[in-house]
Amino acid sequence: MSPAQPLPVVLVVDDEVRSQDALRRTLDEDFVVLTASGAEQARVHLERQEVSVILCDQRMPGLTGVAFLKEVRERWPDTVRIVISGYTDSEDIIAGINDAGIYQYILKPWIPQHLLGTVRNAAEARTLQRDMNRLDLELRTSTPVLRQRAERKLDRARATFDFDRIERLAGSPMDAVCALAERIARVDLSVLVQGESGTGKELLARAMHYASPRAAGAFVVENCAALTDTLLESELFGHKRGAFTGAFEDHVGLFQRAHGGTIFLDEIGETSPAFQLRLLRVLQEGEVRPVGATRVVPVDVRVIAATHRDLEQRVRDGLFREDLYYRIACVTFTVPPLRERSGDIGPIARRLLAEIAPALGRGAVRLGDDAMAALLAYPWPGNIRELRNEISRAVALSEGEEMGAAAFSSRVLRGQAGRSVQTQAHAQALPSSGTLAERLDAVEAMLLRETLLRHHWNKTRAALELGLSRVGLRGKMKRFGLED
Ligand SMILES: Nc1ncnc2c1ncn2[C@@H]1O[C@H](COP(=O)(O)OP(=O)(O)OP(=O)(O)O)[C@@H](O)[C@H]1O
Repeated sequence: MSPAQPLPVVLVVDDEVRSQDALRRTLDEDFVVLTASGAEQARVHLERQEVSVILCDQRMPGLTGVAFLKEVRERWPDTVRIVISGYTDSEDIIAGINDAGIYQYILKPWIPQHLLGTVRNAAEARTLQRDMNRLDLELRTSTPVLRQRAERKLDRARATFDFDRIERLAGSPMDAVCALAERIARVDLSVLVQGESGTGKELLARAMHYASPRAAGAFVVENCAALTDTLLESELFGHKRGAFTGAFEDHVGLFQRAHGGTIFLDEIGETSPAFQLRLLRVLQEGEVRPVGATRVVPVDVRVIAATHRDLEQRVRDGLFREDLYYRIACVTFTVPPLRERSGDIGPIARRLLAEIAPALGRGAVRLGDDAMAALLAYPWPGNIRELRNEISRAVALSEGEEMGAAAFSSRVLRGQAGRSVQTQAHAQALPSSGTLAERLDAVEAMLLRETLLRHHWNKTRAALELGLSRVGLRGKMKRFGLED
């Protein structure tokens, strides 16, 4: 398996704690997020560590975002600069955009998926730029042998996301999926990846791209559920200046950017029938027409689509076009949920620890036996994304080289207790003494506890199954001491 890469660091500069929190929540999973409430605090962070991307609010007391980013450009030129602003600030920003060398500006209110995509692209751009600068230097000063070495390094930079990045136990259900995906990667067919949220569909798609003959081309990602039809079309197919209000410049769509490479269309099952028809035409004709353009542009792109839905069922329900389904689903993979491949939990958790601990300034951290047991006992409804969040939280809260179960959230620990309590609950015989009312109470308490455990203490779902209102269920939980 390839060595773990530390997560890139993103610095959020905003004087409003609520905005800081919202940005942190959006970015937490892919980055180490630092926050600062103003320029002074931000400088301290920038002096102490390497920051990949800085996201700065335009309106801050004392200094505008653009003015501060100008300073960042001079002192920390490697950090990619993004400014976030309200619509009314656009003119100031445009005036200062060149001075501050701003990578992109994001208008409020921002859409989480969109913002995450922009920051991911910014971080990737920085890594590539650094690789390119280094390689460029080597190429310019090199002999043929050195040049070959540099080219090999470039290949390695592109292959960061190979199949080894997908941690799994040899022989696990995910291992079988990866083996097949690696073979199919080399054949230029469209692929549909199905699976619950957070199971690693995007990671699999990336690995397929880098294992394909298209590896030298771009891998671009769009989350189809995050945008309205109009925005989605403009993002994917591009637009001409003046095509609609706010289209101040020509915009190259993601299909064009992915020319020669792969486009990953996440949450394809959420698209509208009108959009599905437009996408079908693009795929059939191999060309896009940017919104407002008269000419079409030929594109050569492999599509890998993903969904958490049963897309065939959606076709049967008339919610997804059958012709589009067959276009995008030449090959279909289903990524199993983590609870169906508990053998993978250990390798994945160790990989995540190796990535997250150094990014948070910690040395090597290993999982204690009780911590491992807790991870194995929990059913992970949010899959690997939830596991990543749990490990980040535990690293931040714990100390020392060995992480114990106590570092985990009560939800995970309850999941662990859940199994043992559940077994006890099943092993428990019906009460053999007491009045009828007391015995009925004991049975009721057992049933409640067992149902809550099965639903991971989700009261809404447990109440639904038991035919109770949520308030009614809470009342009973209180009565039987089942309060969480
Ligand atoms: N096998 C694995 N080994 C290590 N990390 C993994 C693995 N699978 C997934 N991850 C990590 O888990 C997180 C979620 O993965 P990913 O975004 O690929 O899931 P997804 O199924 O595409 O989610 P969604 O449907 O919600 O977009 C990412 O941070 C990813 O790097």
